[in-house]
Amino acid sequence: MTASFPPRSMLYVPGDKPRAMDKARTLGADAVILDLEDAVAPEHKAAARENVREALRTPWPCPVLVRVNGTGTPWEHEDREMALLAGVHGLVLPKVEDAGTVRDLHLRVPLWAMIETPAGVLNAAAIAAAPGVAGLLVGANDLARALRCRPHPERLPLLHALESVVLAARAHGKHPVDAVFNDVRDAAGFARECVQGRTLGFGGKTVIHPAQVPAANEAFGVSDEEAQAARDLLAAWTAARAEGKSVATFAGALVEQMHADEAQDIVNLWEATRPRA
Ligand SMILES: CC(C)(COP(=O)(O)OP(=O)(O)OC[C@H]1O[C@@H](n2cnc3c(N)ncnc32)[C@H](O)[C@@H]1OP(=O)(O)O)[C@@H](O)C(=O)NCCC(=O)NCCSC(=O)C[C@H](O)C(=O)O
Ligand SMILES: [Mg+2]
Repeated sequence: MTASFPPRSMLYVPGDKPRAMDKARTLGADAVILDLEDAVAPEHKAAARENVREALRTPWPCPVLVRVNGTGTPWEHEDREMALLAGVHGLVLPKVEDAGTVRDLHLRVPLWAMIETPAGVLNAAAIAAAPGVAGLLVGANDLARALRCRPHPERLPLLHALESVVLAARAHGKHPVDAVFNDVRDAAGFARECVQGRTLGFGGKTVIHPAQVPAANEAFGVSDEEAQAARDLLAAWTAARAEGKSVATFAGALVEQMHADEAQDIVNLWEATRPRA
């Protein structure tokens, strides 16, 4: 994963769907997660691993991660060995519940820990602090099942967990990535959940369908207008500082160094994610 910007969209692709893996190369996701875990039935695990090995032989237009089967499953070692030998950009570890699981792996690729159990949520800060962890991914399907909570349009039952993941990741300079949205035909619902996730502080969202990629990139990206407003704020701040002022106003609002830093982050993200000519 390039460190230049957080992944706005991370597309899960089941390892037992070679056609979907081919298509994933063309969809413009910031990252792809080739899945060997819950999207692949037990009887297809070995074939999926070979499909992923084959898919990793050719270059991808974006960082490619592999979600391996978890610790204690029959497939964990062969999955990790294949992925590491194939040269993935990172490993997605499912159902991580404590930092020891991550620390004991001593792997040389970035790890993206899935927080999708109550224990994982309670230990999210220690997991985020573990060396080698690049980000935390929320697994809302597994988490909701474990919590025995009910679906809610604003995800009220999950809000504490979502905010815990953002807090833990941000506290340790890691990327928090929001959960998937299951209804692949509900574009409006997906867009609403993206707005909620960005409002909570997530830097991006895991997605499960091609139609969700552009919407996630837009929701977690920076528009030309937002980038221009940020540049205008930076210009006003530079002028104020040149006059020796410690604070300024822009468009009627207070501007301090932190606001200028935030504006620079916005411009940097716009630069890093705008389509290349
Ligand atoms: C959800 C789906 C099963 C829907 O599949 P389908 O009905 O086939 O979709 P479409 O007919 O609309 O497909 C249109 C074309 O798009 C391709 N496609 C579909 N999904 C993907 C994908 N993820 N990546 C790439 N390409 C995709 C189809 O092949 C069609 O292509 P073509 O025939 O060439 O036109 C399906 O979307 C799917 O399987 N999604 C991924 C599911 C998945 O990965 N699940 C695991 C992650 S979710 C999870 O568990 C997270 C966490 O652990 C938790 O606990 O919450
Ligand atoms: Mg899960």
